[in-house]
Amino acid sequence: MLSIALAGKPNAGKSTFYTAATMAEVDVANYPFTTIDANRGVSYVRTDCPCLEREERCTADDCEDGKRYVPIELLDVAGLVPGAHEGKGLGNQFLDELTNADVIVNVIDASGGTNEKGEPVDVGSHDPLEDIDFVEEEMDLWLAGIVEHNWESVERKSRSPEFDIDEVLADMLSGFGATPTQIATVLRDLEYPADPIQWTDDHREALARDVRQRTKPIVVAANKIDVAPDEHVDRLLELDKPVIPTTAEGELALRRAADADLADYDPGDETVGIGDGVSDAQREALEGLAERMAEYGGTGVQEALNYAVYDLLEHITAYPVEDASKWSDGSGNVLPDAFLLPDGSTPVDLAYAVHSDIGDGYLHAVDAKSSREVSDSYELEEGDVIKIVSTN
Ligand SMILES: Nc1nc2c(ncn2[C@@H]2O[C@H](COP(=O)(O)OP(=O)(O)OP(=O)(O)O)[C@@H](O)[C@H]2O)c(=O)[nH]1
Repeated sequence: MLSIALAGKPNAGKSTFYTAATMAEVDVANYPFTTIDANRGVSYVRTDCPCLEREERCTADDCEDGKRYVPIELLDVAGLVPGAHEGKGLGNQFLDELTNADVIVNVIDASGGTNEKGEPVDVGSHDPLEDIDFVEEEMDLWLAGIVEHNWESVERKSRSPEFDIDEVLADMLSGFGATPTQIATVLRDLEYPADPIQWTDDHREALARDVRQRTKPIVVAANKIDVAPDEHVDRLLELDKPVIPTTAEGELALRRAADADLADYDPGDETVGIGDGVSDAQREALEGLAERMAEYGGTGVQEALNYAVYDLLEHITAYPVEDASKWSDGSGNVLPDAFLLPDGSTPVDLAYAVHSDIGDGYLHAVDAKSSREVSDSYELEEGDVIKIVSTN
């Protein structure tokens, strides 16, 4: 399963974001380091279900009237403070946890109501722009430290006649979630001496930065937009980086209201329907939220997760079926499964995602929408419904 980590300063709203996105209870409090252990939960990205193209909606558990929720793993990593790579705050433990993620949502307090260490200050008094780069810098410096720490061993290995720098570096960085192909691409674009003994700190830092950028793309969730001064949000949105305005607290309130049948809301909706049974105070709170949502097109929580998976990681959703005309599995369940695959994946990749036996026995595939056989090199598109014919 794809893994998204929530990173950022203490008190930016990561736990609230996590609780809302997974609807699991964790400690939420307004003091630094509420989150002590990495929390791991299941959340979802939202997409249009192919059943919208048919007369009847499907009955898959993860489909809500054509709104399809595809599972991903969400990690709530405890707050990072500047200097974490040197062990400040809760330090390296959390940087370690970030390595398990495919993509990172950097939650910042766009209201400027927490200082650089995550301590509460007057709203607007801290510049949230300062909180954006430091997560990247902390990761880069931390990884550069690991590279440096291991360099002696790289130098030692370089004395062997079979020494291959790509291989040795790929091995060293695999713990960071970097694949050999990614390392090879990074090395191709970097200028560096062939002999590891001639590498300088600058070379190692450049390697760390490029590997981090390639393996841990980041989207910023500019959180607390419900209280953030417009001027802060506008400046954040002008940056040349992906920034999504969010209100994690708003999302949590909406999900709880929907759970209690007080509101009509599905994650990622741009509007909320307010139920009859609400109190005046609840109505006022929900109406206030609805106003913010109208301004930003929703609470942004679902949008941030979607951006991470569909835009940064460039994945698509494909739906394997056994019956190409009914779009169902062998038991008649319509569109029972959805798989997230990297853009450019083929039907064979989908077969392997379903099961390695199905992949091994792959014969051909049929596009269930057109009922035509597709070639083995066909690149799957978002929402494709595919029947795989396999010997297994
Ligand atoms: N106004 C507003 N407050 C929020 C929002 N999201 C979170 N908060 C508040 O911000 C404070 C900190 O939230 P947490 O979710 O505990 O922050 P955290 O980043 O997980 O903090 P650590 O666990 O210390 O790393 C709490 O008082 C939340 O209620 C939001 O969208 N708007």
